[in-house]
Amino acid sequence: MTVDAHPIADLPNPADYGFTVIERQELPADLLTLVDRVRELVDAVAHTEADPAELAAASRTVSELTERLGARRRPVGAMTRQDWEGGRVDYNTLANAVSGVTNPVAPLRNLRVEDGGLRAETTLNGAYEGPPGLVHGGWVAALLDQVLGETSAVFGRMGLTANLTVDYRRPTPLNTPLTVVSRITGVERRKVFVSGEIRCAGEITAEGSAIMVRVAIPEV
Ligand SMILES: CCCCCCCC/C=C\CCCCCCCC(=O)SCCNC(=O)CCNC(=O)[C@H](O)C(C)(C)COP(=O)(O)OP(=O)(O)OC[C@H]1O[C@@H](n2cnc3c(N)ncnc32)[C@H](O)[C@@H]1OP(=O)(O)O
Repeated sequence: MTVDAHPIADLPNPADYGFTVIERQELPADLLTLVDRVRELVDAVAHTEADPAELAAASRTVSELTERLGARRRPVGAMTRQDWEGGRVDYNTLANAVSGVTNPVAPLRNLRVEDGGLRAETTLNGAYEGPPGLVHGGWVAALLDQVLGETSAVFGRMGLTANLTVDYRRPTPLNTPLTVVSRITGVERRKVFVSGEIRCAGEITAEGSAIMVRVAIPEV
């Protein structure tokens, strides 16, 4: 179900509202590689059994890196435009915790339009652990929240999550390919109703539905 496609011309440019907007192609490939390496680092740290001397050396190296990289920071709220199949466009924060391209924590990388909704594949490493070997329920909800929110933004209008309901049907395993899909199911005034699910090996592990409330963006 599509609410109203919005071509580029209709969509406010966050730059007009004082936000930094970075074109995707302006992001150095080395930054995207670093993001992947740091995601692996977080998992490695969470599970390391290295001896104390090695841990102390790693701490010094990481502190030094943090200082070097932090010396030049983008402002909080920096965004990038996302171009979707069919000419749809939206904006996402670069550091979005679930799908930001420069956030090492963000596990959703490859959202795309498919079957009238959005779809993505992801594998969550040990940094997302809740029960032994399983994805933390909060991260399951976060994946759904983001995909449902993006679906509302891409097929309708950008909105904020007013309500999110998650049914955990089966344990969602770590280190195993997952698929996340979502679609719009209805629109009522400012409310966009969206639903979706996470699948593992074809089986639904979690279902989510949300009400995204469209927010008015003032004219500048
Ligand atoms: C300058 C250009 C900028 C462009 C920038 C683009 C960036 C794009 C980025 C990314 C793409 C999207 C990705 C997002 C994915 C992640 C989503 C999140 O994490 S969002 C963060 C968490 N959510 C909040 O922080 C909301 C906090 N809540 C609020 O701010 C308000 O409560 C809000 C806006 C949701 C509603 O407040 P009201 O005052 O505007 O409107 P009222 O009148 O209360 O509600 C409107 C309708 O919604 C229903 N409603 C409201 N809350 C409800 C609820 N909890 N359950 C059910 N219905 C609810 C009401 O009953 C009403 O319905 P009736 O039209 O009368 O039928």
